[in-house]
Amino acid sequence: MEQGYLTLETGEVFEGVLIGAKKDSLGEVVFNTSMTGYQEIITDPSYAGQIITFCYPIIGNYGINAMDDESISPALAGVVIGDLCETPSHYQSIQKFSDKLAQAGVTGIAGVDTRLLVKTVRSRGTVRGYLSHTKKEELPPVKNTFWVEKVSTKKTKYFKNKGPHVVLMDFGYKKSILTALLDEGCAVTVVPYSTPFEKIKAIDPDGVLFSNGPGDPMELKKWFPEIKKISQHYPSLGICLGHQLIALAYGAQTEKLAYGHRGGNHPVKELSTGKVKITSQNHGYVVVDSSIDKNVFKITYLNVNDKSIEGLKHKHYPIQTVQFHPEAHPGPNDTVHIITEFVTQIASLGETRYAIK
Ligand SMILES: NC(=O)CC[C@H](N)C(=O)O
Repeated sequence: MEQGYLTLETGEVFEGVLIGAKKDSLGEVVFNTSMTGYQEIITDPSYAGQIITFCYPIIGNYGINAMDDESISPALAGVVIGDLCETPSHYQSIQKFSDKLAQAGVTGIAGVDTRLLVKTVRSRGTVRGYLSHTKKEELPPVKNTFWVEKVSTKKTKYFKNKGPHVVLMDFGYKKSILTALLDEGCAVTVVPYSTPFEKIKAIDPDGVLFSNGPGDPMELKKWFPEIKKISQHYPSLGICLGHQLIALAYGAQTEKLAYGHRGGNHPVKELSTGKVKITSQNHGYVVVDSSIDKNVFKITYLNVNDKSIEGLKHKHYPIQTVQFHPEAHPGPNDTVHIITEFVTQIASLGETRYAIK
């Protein structure tokens, strides 16, 4: 076992042993509070460029299975864990967690005091970190990477089905979003993030789903006019990055949270019923409440912990957006009805949607 270090840009150094790919790695250090679901988390494309710290102390105990990857390959910069389990026990396990990291070329560090690291990130805010076999005096600068471009599909993909036809705008979608649509009976066309309105028009879908994805939503500024046009012509659902992009396209602003919301137990209040739902979340940016034009959007969900915006509904167009992940994976299914309702809505809109065009 090789000794390894995580050096933060703020100077703190955390010690452990290197696991996975034995190469140096630079990324934004974030933490996830989920108790299970490490396989879905490391394969969620929204983590591209980030080093995830798992708050839950034991990772790897039920191994890696053949079904739960959320993308073809992990895009994250690294993982930090407390206790690594190298003897997984689960009837569906096909691989060890550390072998999955090695295979995907992802560096990890185990045996770290993750409680102290999370406390440090909570007090410092999200910081850059460097994983290496040596301590670093100074961190190299972060390369400006446009992560959405890296994780989005290059080609359009079509999934045949008998129900309404949904275009999935791929900013780095999680497989579970596609699966949720297919399970609802939808035919799905996955398109690259940069697909303009005219091309969507040629596909002629019944609805459009704007996916989750990595990075700062403002990096997609150039596409805001197209996003707005698409959402004005097709019933739309925005999830996480998709929610932020639709809000931005209509003139709202986003800002970075101190250390984000990442986990499977984030309470949000559904304002129409007063009920609290427990949600799966993974985001570092939020839509700024005061920047939302309340004549245009109704706020539908609020975060119970920090009162940040968790959902919007357009007052004139059939557009709904949520900051959390209704598709779960990992996490609770409390809000999966949002996807069902979107599909029911596009199925029932029928001819009326042509009036929107
Ligand atoms: N899961 C996501 O879509 C994340 C959205 C965005 N990259 C953020 O961190 O806020």
